[in-house]
Amino acid sequence: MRNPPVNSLSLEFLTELLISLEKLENDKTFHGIIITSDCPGIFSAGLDLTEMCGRDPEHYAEYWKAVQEMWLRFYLSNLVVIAAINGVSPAGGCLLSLTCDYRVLANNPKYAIGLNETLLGIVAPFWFKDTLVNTIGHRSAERALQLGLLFPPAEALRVGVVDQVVPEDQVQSTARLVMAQWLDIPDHARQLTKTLMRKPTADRLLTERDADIQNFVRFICKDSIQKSLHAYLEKLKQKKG
Ligand SMILES: CCCCCC/C=C/CC(=O)SCCNC(=O)CCNC(=O)[C@H](O)C(C)(C)COP(=O)(O)OP(=O)(O)OC[C@H]1O[C@@H](n2cnc3c(N)ncnc32)[C@H](O)[C@@H]1OP(=O)(O)O
Repeated sequence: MRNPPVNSLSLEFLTELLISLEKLENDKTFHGIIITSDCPGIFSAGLDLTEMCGRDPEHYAEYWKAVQEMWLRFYLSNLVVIAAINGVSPAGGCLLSLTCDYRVLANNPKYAIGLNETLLGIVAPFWFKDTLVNTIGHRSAERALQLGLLFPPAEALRVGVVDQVVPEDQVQSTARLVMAQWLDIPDHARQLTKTLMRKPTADRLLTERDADIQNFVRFICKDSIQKSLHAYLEKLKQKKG
């Protein structure tokens, strides 16, 4: 991923990601992809806050549809998808990595990962929650979501948000090694098993997609939510000066 400075998931970047995924899926010589970051120290800062602030309802609806599409397409991809997490990965960045089949995280205490939405005064939607529950179990997910926990590497491994923590200079090589193991499995059997495991979760969003968009638009348009997102963005900007 290369969307400096922080790989935020803007509408344009999400669209590019989806086009890239589609191209790779349509090219039958590809069987797996590794998602990693070109922005030093940052895997992805998550959803682009500027897409959710000071825009009109039509824009929010279009943006949320693209976020849903990203989740659905990566979560259900027939390819083996591995996250080589070489930086901090809050909220939407964590969600993207949770859609993958395997997560390798660099062992750097700054590289926290988690769904921290409550810290921004917003609520992770049910499909974010379901993805986390499927990964780490109900009790750990409940605690992580309510407290908006961002796990440093050792904690992320202990709770199961990531599958492996390795020295920073071994993230890519480890991801390639893991990819080789996954590609050794007969593809059709692996793909069908992935679908078996994930389809019920994806189906829930597919059946409630429009309602979920309306819910997001209603929520994000609230004055109180706009104020808290603006304040959060301002705090990020002022951090420097
Ligand atoms: C009913 C439905 C409810 C809705 C549910 C929606 C769920 C939302 C999920 C999300 O993903 S919300 C986004 C959550 N992300 C974060 O909280 C991360 C915020 N960013 C940071 O903590 C830091 O930027 C960083 C990633 C740790 C990097 O720190 P660093 O010091 O390297 O860089 P900064 O100076 O902070 O940032 C540089 C530049 O980027 C802007 N920026 C950072 N994050 C975002 C973002 N997520 N979206 C848009 N822009 C972002 C930041 O403001 C700086 O801008 P400038 O000052 O350079 O203009």
